[in-house]
Amino acid sequence: MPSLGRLHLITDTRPGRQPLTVLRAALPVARAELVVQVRVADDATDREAYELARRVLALCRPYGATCLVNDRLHVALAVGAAGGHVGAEDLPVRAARRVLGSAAVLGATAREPGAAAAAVTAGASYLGVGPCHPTSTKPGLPTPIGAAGVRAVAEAVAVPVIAIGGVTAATVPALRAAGAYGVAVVGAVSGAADPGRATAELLGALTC
Ligand SMILES: Cc1ncc(COP(=O)(O)OP(=O)(O)O)c(N)n1
Ligand SMILES: Cc1nc(C(=O)O)sc1CCOP(=O)(O)O
Ligand SMILES: [Mg+2]
Repeated sequence: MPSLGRLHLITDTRPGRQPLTVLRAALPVARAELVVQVRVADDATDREAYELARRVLALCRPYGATCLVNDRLHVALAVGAAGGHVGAEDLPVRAARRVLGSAAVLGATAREPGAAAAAVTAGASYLGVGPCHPTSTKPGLPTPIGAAGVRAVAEAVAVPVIAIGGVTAATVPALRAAGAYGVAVVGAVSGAADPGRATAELLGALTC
């Protein structure tokens, strides 16, 4: 399996956002270092998720970027994505692994070391760990765990830890120092005036 990209861009499908325009700006900058996670609203139809994932995958392919699908593993399989991401309200990690197969990339959300170790034992190939910082992108999240929370998880597992939640280029160095392999963002790229430049800034922070 090729090594996992360090910058995970999660599609921003909130009203008024343009996920494909943002992706077209980010891809030439981050290329194979980019992992694009197709994430749609809970009330989006499977058909909508499928159409977005199909288009994202087509954009990713020429750059060697990785496409994952959040929650809806049947959509991941249907479009031929590299894998998926699951959390506490989705299929259990072991079941998700069974669905996707042994070669797929499978991410799992983990907020503390015990759950992280269990997710890895069940078949997760990376962990999404957060929320690191306050964020308005997703409501209802628990209190941010900060870089210290990321460190606690990173010390407990041997798979890549992807820090998520309110991550910006300015906060990347502390997260990397805490053991994060990479970061996942929505707003830092989607909300930027220049998404290509924001991508370059995040990548610069991740690779220095
Ligand atoms: C990289 C990454 N980390 C965490 C999440 C959150 O997943 P989940 O807890 O299942 O919440 P939803 O995204 O499904 O609302 C993620 N998607 N990606
Ligand atoms: C989808 C998601 N899951 C999170 C978690 O902590 O589980 S935080 C989050 C939203 C991340 O968006 P932004 O980069 O704009 O803060
Ligand atoms: Mg989920």
